[in-house]
Amino acid sequence: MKLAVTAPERLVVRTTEVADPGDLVSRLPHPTALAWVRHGQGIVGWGEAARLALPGGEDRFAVADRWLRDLFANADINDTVQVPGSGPVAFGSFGFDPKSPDSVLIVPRWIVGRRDGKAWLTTIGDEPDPLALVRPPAEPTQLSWSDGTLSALAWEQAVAAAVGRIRDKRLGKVVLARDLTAQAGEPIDARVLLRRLADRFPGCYTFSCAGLVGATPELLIRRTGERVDSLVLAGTTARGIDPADDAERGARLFASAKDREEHSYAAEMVHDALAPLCAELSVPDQPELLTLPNVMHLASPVHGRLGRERSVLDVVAALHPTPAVCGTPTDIALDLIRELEVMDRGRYAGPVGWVDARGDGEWGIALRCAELDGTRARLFAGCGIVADSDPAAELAEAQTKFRAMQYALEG
Ligand SMILES: C=C(O[C@@H]1C=C(C(=O)O)C=C[C@H]1O)C(=O)O
Repeated sequence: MKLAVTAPERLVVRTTEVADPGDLVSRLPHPTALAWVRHGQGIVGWGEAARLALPGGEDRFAVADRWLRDLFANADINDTVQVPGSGPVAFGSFGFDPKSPDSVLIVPRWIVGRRDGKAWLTTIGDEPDPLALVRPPAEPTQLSWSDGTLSALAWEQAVAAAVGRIRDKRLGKVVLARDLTAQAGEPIDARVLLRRLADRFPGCYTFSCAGLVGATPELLIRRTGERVDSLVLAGTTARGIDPADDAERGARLFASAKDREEHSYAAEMVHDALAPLCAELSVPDQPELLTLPNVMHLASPVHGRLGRERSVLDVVAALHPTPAVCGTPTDIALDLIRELEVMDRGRYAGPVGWVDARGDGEWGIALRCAELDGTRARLFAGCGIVADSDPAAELAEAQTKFRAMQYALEG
């Protein structure tokens, strides 16, 4: 595997407690923002002390984990805060498909964090913070939208083809996604999107890493010492127009055999992937409802205790890709995704998050997100397909999921 690495020096890392920094997103000085924020807590970073670009591969998580362990083991670290996320941290996002060449880890030079009433600043190296580079965020202007790889009609046909394969018993579930393109007049500033997403979806993980920006409700894995937590999502309905409609939709989702089937594939696989790694593990017998501003999901909160020391990236490797974003069986679903979506998902639906020198970290599944490239944004949304799926309903569900990022871009 050919790696592209920038880590010019031995990292000299200093973390000190600071007065409450206020809103974390507002601390980001320029558009190349790194962020992981939920309910005002989390970490934001800027500058680059080290970067690892991976060309893909089944072993991309293990390679990243090893590189980072070496980098942090050789670092000179003085961390007086000692909480998950203090000290040196790598933000990362991985390609969904092992064939995708897009995975990246970035260790920022400056990090501001907040957790449980404590706030801290981490600096790497003694370069002065380039205050001269502070750029006020500018909203996207002159937005125009176009279909991505497949038109709405072609995507519905792909869903119908998937339903056919499922009814032929070739697989149980597949998640199919599509993309949409937004073109702006000026380069898109990630911070504006982060601001809008964090305000509108405070319960989601608002993230930004090397141009991938979004607010995901799905926690792939959080590792805090020996404790691990995950939130499995699958099964979706749009929010209602009033509380009565909302309650009715929620009840219908909860009772829907199709959505319960979609959900159980994902919850069972997460259980099976974590069980060998955990001394204790709890997965609820039935899901609960998670209500977001635009959609409701069936959700299974999973908790466990690791049987032996493992970094969060090690656990990510065991979990990705779950049937929440791929399908069952995994390899057949992955092949069908390649065949029917006819696009590279890039880092959409891959793990996104952060890991620190203790191996603690939080990784979500990169959903409700866009890949920014200068003046363009590529948005993604997908839906779990099972034997009873209806292509038109799935298209409507994907449109609803796109709305989070459309709002982030349009305001
Ligand atoms: C694939 C996406 O979401 C996933 C698919 C869901 C579903 O099919 O019901 C629900 C939550 C996510 O696990 C997406 O948002 O793009």
